[in-house]
Amino acid sequence: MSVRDRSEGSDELRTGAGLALRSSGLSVTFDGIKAVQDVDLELRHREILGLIGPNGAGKTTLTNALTGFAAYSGRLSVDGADVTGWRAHRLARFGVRRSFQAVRLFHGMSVRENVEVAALGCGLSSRDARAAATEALNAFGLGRHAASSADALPYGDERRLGIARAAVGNPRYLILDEPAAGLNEEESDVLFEQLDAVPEMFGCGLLLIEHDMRLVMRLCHRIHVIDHGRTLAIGTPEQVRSDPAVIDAYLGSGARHD
Ligand SMILES: Nc1ncnc2c1ncn2[C@@H]1O[C@H](COP(=O)(O)OP(=O)(O)OP(=O)(O)O)[C@@H](O)[C@H]1O
Repeated sequence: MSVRDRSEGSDELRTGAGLALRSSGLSVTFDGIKAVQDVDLELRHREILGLIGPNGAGKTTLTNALTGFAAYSGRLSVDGADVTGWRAHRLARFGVRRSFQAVRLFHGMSVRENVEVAALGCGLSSRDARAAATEALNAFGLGRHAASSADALPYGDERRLGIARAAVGNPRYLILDEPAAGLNEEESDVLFEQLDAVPEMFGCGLLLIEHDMRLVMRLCHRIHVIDHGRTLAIGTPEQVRSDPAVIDAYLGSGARHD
């Protein structure tokens, strides 16, 4: 599917119109320094939104706030419900899930158990957790490793397991922090296919924080750019990649285009 097809798309994106994870005027301050300032972000139902910007722009801090891992000012809503101030565990049960830059696995457990534990943590019964784990493992090509020890996984599969753990059990919104970090081009292509299928397969919106512009530009319907904690641009991949301010702040230098 071309970028144009995606960005102008269509019935699929209009399905569930109005449903979104939304921040308004969201700010995070560390010791008097504003790491995130007045960000209005909208992650729509079943869209793939890219969140990009230079190192230190505030992407992870914003993600931490959106998922209840960081204190913030401003408002946060999910599908119209005000969830401002909710902590991570409550938001996860409500369907706002995330992965981390550094994969946090339960060592000494199997690949399947790692995903099942995450599903149980989101409130699923053990029977539902098992079924949901199977679905999530298959979605990320890990079904054949289900019984293996998580400690024995190669790096690329370890990263996919981190994503499967975040995606298990009907997320409304899934936020992935640099899922392609450290992957080679071939692994990144496999991940592309798997992430592309996520909104349809899991019925959720996907927020992708990623420095791999090849992946971001191909995968995302829209892109939100931040710099120095503030929104710099929001638009389709075509609009963003030709925006002089974005080129100046990021695409011309720090982004990976390989
Ligand atoms: N716990 C913290 N205490 C103090 N300052 C912090 C803390 N976490 C982040 N910061 C600062 O907030 C700013 C935003 O950092 P953040 O990690 O969110 O950026 P980022 O866009 O995710 O960067 P990267 O692309 O390198 O992951 C940086 O100036 C960083 O030094």
